[in-house]
Amino acid sequence: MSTHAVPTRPTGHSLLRPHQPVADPVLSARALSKVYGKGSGAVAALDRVDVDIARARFTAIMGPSGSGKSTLMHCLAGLDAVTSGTVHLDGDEISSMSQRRLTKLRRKRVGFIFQSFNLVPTLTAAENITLPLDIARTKVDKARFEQVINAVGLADRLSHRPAELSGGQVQRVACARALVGAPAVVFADEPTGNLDSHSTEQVLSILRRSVDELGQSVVMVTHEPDAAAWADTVIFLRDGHVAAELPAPSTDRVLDALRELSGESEAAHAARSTPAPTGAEA
Ligand SMILES: Nc1ncnc2c1ncn2[C@@H]1O[C@H](COP(=O)(O)OP(=O)(O)OP(=O)(O)O)[C@@H](O)[C@H]1O
Repeated sequence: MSTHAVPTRPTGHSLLRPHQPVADPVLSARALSKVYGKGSGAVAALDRVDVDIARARFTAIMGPSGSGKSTLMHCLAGLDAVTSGTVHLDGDEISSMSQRRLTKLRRKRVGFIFQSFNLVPTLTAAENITLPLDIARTKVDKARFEQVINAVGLADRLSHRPAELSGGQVQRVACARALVGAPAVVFADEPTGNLDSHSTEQVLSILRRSVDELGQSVVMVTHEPDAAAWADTVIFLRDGHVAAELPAPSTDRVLDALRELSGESEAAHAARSTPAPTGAEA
C-alpha cells in the first residue's frame, strides 16, 4: 500500500477535487483531443484534456470502459498521434515530433508494462530485460541493472526463458525491462490484469518502490480500486474528459469516489433525459 497518511474524511464532504496542475510535471497535456475516424463515424476519445502528471510520483488513471484511458496513455507516451493540442514529456513537446524521433524517444525515455507480457520467448530473462537498451544501442548500466534485479527479486532467474517462469515472474521481468533504462516515465496498462493476488501485490509493490526508492515516475491505467490504492493520486476520466482527481487513495476512498462519480453521471443523464416542462400542465 502507499505509505502516505490517509486523511480522515469529514462527513458529507467530497473526497474528489478538480484535477490540479503540478509544478514541474514529467508529463503535461494541454487541450489534448483525439478523434478516431471521420465524418459521421468519428469518435472523440479525448476532448480538450488538460492534464499534468507529477514527477517521481505514482499516478493511477481510472474511468469507465470507453472513457479514454488507453487513448490518453498512448498519446502521453507518443504511441498515438494527437488530433490537436500539445503533449510535453520531460520538457520536450512530443505531439509535433516526427515518427523517427518518437521511436527514439520511446526506446530511450519511456518504459512500458502491458497486461500481456510481450517478452521474447527465445531470450532469457536477462536478455529480455536489456532488449530495449540493446535495440537502442545503449550501454547497460551495471549498477542500475543490479539495483533493478534486486528490486524485482529475480537474481536467481536470469538465465530462465519465459516459458520456464511463472506468470508473476514473467511480469516482474517486464517491470525490470521497463525500469532498467531509467526512463523519464514508466507506463503500465492494467499491469496486474492476468495475475493472482500474490503476484499482483508483488508487481504493485515493485512499482511503488521504484517511485519511493528510485524516484521513478509511474503512470498506471487500472480498473481495480485495490491497485489504484498503491498510487499517490488517482485521475478519473469520463467521456473523454478529466472528471476529477483523488489524492492519497485507499481502496475505500477509491470505491467512494467511483460511487460519487457514477452518481453524478447518473444525475446528469437523468437531467438530460427528463423532458423539459412544456408549460401545458401549468
Ligand atoms: N482505434 C480506434 N478506432 C476507433 N475508435 C477507437 C479506437 N480506439 C479507441 N476508440 C474509441 O475511443 C473511445 C475511448 O477508447 P479507450 O480505449 O481509450 O477507452 P478506455 O477507457 O481505455 O476503455 P477500456 O477500459 O474499455 O479499455 C472509445 O469510444 C473507443 O471505442
